[in-house]
This record gives sequence, structure tokens and C-alpha cells, in this order.
Amino acid sequence: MKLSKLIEGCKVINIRGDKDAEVESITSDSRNVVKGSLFIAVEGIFTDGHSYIGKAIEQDATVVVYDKPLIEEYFSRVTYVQVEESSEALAQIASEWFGNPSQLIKLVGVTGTNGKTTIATLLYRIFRLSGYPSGLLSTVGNYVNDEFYQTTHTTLDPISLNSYLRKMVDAGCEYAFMEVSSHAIHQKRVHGLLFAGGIFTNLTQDHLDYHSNMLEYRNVKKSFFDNLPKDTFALTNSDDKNGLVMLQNTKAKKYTYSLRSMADFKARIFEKHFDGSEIEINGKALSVQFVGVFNVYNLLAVYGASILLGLEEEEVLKILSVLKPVAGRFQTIRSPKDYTAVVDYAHTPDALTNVLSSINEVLSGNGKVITVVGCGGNRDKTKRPIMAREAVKGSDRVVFTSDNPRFEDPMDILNDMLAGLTEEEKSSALTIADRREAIKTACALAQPGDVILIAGKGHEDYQEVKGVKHHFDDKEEVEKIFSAL
Ligand SMILES: CC(=O)N[C@H]1[C@@H](OP(=O)(O)OP(=O)(O)OC[C@H]2O[C@@H](n3ccc(=O)[nH]c3=O)[C@H](O)[C@@H]2O)O[C@H](CO)[C@@H](O)[C@@H]1O[C@H](C)C(=O)N[C@@H](C)C(=O)N[C@H](CCC(=O)O)C(=O)O
Ligand SMILES: Nc1ncnc2c1ncn2[C@@H]1O[C@H](COP(=O)(O)OP(=O)(O)OP(=O)(O)O)[C@@H](O)[C@H]1O
Ligand SMILES: N[C@H](CCC[C@H](N)C(=O)O)C(=O)O
Ligand SMILES: [Mg+2]
Repeated sequence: MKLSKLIEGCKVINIRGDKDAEVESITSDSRNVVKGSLFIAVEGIFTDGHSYIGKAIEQDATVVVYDKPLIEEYFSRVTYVQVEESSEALAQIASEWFGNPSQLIKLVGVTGTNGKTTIATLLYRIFRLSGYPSGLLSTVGNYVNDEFYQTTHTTLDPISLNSYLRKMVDAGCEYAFMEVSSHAIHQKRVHGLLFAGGIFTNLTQDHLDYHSNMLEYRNVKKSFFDNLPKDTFALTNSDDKNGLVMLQNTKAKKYTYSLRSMADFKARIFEKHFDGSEIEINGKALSVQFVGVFNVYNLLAVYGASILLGLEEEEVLKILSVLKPVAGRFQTIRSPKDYTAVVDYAHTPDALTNVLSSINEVLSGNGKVITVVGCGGNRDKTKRPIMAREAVKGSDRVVFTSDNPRFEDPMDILNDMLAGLTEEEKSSALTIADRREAIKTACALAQPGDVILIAGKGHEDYQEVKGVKHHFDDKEEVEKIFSAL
């Protein structure tokens, strides 16, 4: 593709060299540069892509795109494009390279601290069950119709993202549902995509290792809605204290969902049990296979977005009643000894509080709650003591363990967690860094009627230690223990 076409949507400051140079491939990683590549230098968290411009040219890059003054010498065989902001240019160029696929599909983005995977996945399932070719980009994996692809991120980098959207368009998909993480908004991974609508779930503490404070975290999320164009929808949870803030400056049509007050989409809960709940959405009663008030919020967002995208109310309600939980989100496994394990991806204080209160509500005192929980390494440290406190508050017994320690010492993470407890709480909690042993111990403590919550890793089938992912699957561990009972 010609360079002039590729950079049509970019804010170019200066071009030096042939603006019609033929580009054979695009990348922001010098390690992937081949002859004819366009290399975009982006400043990152660990390093700055600008330091690799020389290396990219050595590897025969034809075009270099950058946003900081260059100190390197200029080569006549290379075209140099200075742009206002490289991260935005990367997203624009990626979109152009793949033929602007977001303009050829109805793309819906879901953002918020918790619930994104659940909502995006259920929307994808509803549209598939309604007969529409559709795609999904989520933490658990990506789908192009029924074809599954592994993933590495909640929201992929712009090149991978646009390549998936292209695959979807080529496969005839009419709808695409994707999670939009705050990292992605901040790093402009979704810049330039045309969304048909955006959904906000909630905002509670997470990622304070990345965002300097909650206000900045909120404003990053809000900027996603600020950028939605007219003729799209912005659907928000008006029960969340930041729900309406998200819509303050959007040009999109505004819609709300709520369990507590007047809203476009409303729900009530009548009964809660381990296999599901009896609820009402906009006055129509239905049984769903989801547990917890938080999941009713998720279902309401899913219902609202389905209606806004044009599906029939009756049809959506019918499908909602047959949908099953998403992998690793409140997945229940019954033991032959009549106690239950719940594998759940709660890895934030709010998620843990919600899951524990849902379990306690369903149990209503008939059985004990034993929680196995840890916190991820190289992530928000301030959530550790809070999660430990929430675990102790909502459980009868707690076994603190490792999550993904990444590059931290598991014992340091555990000590950060334990710092949230009183001396008495500390002495009654168990600390077993080996997650397999921790799960075994929790199961050994359980009596008929009890519930073991295994929190934090949900669908993950690995444990990441010092840059290496070792196979580990909470559900598999529980099933092994239960089958030996
Ligand atoms: C903190 C963070 O978000 N980092 C992301 C970021 O990497 P980075 O800024 O650290 O990149 P860097 O290593 O500093 O490199 C800067 C630039 O130099 C380039 N480079 C680097 C080395 C080299 O030899 N040559 C070269 O050209 C790199 O390709 C890059 O363009 O940009 C990369 C490319 O898009 C991402 O893969 C990477 O995700 C890392 C692996 C990550 O763990 N991210 C997590 C925190 C994340 O994004 N999570 C959210 C979900 C959060 C949630 O919802 O809970 C997600 O959307 O997945
Ligand atoms: N609406 C909600 N409100 C609060 N907690 C929720 C909600 N939905 C799900 N959770 C909790 O958060 C966990 C993660 O849910 P989900 O994977 O849907 O969120 P996510 O936003 O995609 O998370 P991530 O940021 O890791 O991608 C669930 O396992 C559950 O414990
Ligand atoms: N998307 C989240 C997932 C956290 C999952 C938890 N198991 C952990 O490793 O901290 C993150 O990258 O922060
Ligand atoms: Mg997710």
C-alpha cells in the first residue's frame, strides 16, 4: 500500500522523502521489521520505540513514523514521517492498513472495572444464537463467528485489533463485541475505531499502579464516551456513582440501566439460589442461570444493548434465560460430599466483596464460606490489604495464596495482603503460597453445605512466575480433588 494512503488519517507535521513509498508491512516493534516495513516509534512504559529507529533502518525499513525530534542521520532510501502523536498514528495506520474494518461492522465497546468480559461475551452469544454472524474480542479469547483464537490482552494492540476486525468483516460478521480496558484507552489502542455504541459497567479501585489516582482512571474511561460520535449509543449503569459522569460530554445518544431508580432498562430480583435467580427486566419475569446482584447488572446491560442494536424484546428475554455463565465467572462445581466450589475471576476489592456477598446471600447462614485468594504480582499493590480484609469479612475461613506472582516474591505479595488484617485475623487465617496446596486445604476443611470460593484466576489456565506461564487451572484442580473423594 502507498504511504500517502496509509497516513491519510494521521496528523502529520513533516515528511522527508518519498511520500508515495510502497509499504509492505507495518509494525511498532523493531524486532518485526523486514524489508519494506513501515516502523512506528512509540514511547512505552519500559522503553522508547524511538531508540530502535536505527535498528529498524538497519533491517531495511522503508518508512519511519515518529513524534520526537530525531537525532539519527537521515538516509535517502527511507521516508521519515513526523506526526503529532505516534500512538494515535499507529492506530490510524493500522486501521487504514486493514481497510478500516470498524466502519464495516457494528462494533460495541464495553468498559468499566468489572463485568466487561461477562457483558461482551453474553452479547456475542445472544447475537450468535439469534443467527447473526458476529465476533468477540475479550480477556478469555477472541471469536470470529465460531472460530476461537487465543489472546494475550483484554484489549489488543491496534495492529492485532484491526486484523481481527478485518477477519470478522471477511467472514461476513455484522456485529463485533469488544472489551475496552483503561490501559487500551490511555495507550490509544482503540483510537480511530468507529463504535456503534459503548457500555459502562462500574468504576472501583484497580490499576493504581498504572493510573496515578482514581480521578485519572475515571477520566480515562470517560474519554472513551467523549469520543463516541453522534448516531451511536452510550449505555451506562446509573446506579454507579460515576455512571452519569461518563455521559457528561458524549455526543452519543444516552441510555441508562438501573436496579434502583428510573432508567431506560430496569430490573428487579425476586429470588436468589445457587443455580440462578428469578428476576424481572422492564416488567417481564424470567429465570436466569446467573448468581449475584452484580450479574443482574451485567444482564441488564446486555439486554439494553441488544434492544438498542435492534433485537426484539421477547427474543432477547428468551435467550437470556438459557445463557450460561462465562468461563471462570461464578462457575460452580459440586462435590460428591455435598459442598460446592465456586471458581471466580474476582481480582479487585469490589469484585471480591460482590462475589462473597452473593454467596452469603444464597447460603443465608446454612453453611460456611471458605475462601482461597491471592493477588497478582506487578499490579496495583494498594488493592492487596483491601482484598485481604474483604476476604476475611465475607468468609468463615480464608486461605491466602499466590495468584500470578509475575516478577515479585509471592511471600512479599502475601505480606502486603496480611498487612490489611488485625493480629487476631492474621492468626486465624491460613497462608499457603502453593496454590495447589491451598485449594486442597480449603477442600479438606469443607463440610456438607459449605462453599469454597477460589478467587482471582477464573478462566486462566496458567500461573505466571518470573515471565514463564506454567499450566495451572483452578477448575481442573478442584475437579481432580472432587473426583478422588
Ligand atoms: C503496561 C502496558 O500496558 N504495557 C503494554 C505496552 O507496552 P510498553 O509500553 O511497556 O512497551 P515497551 O516495552 O516500553 O516498548 C515501547 C515500544 O518500543 C518497541 N520496542 C521495544 C523493544 C525493542 O527491541 N524494539 C521495539 O521496537 C515496542 O514494540 C513498543 O512499541 O504496549 C504493548 C503493545 O501494545 C503491550 O503488549 C504492553 O502490555 C503489557 C504486556 C501488559 O501486561 N499490559 C497489561 C497491564 C494490560 O494492558 N492490561 C489490560 C487489561 C487490564 C484489565 O482490564 O484488568 C489489557 O488490555 O490487556
Ligand atoms: N457488574 C459487576 N460488578 C462488580 N463485579 C463484577 C461485575 N461483573 C463481574 N464481576 C466480578 O468481577 C470478576 C471479573 O468479571 P469480568 O471478567 O466480566 O470483568 P472484566 O471487567 O472483564 O475484568 P478484566 O478487567 O480482568 O478484563 C467476576 O469474576 C466477578 O467476580
Ligand atoms: N486484566 C487483569 C487481570 C488480573 C488477573 C489476576 N489473576 C492477576 O494476575 O492479577 C490484569 O492484568 O491486571
Ligand atoms: Mg475482561
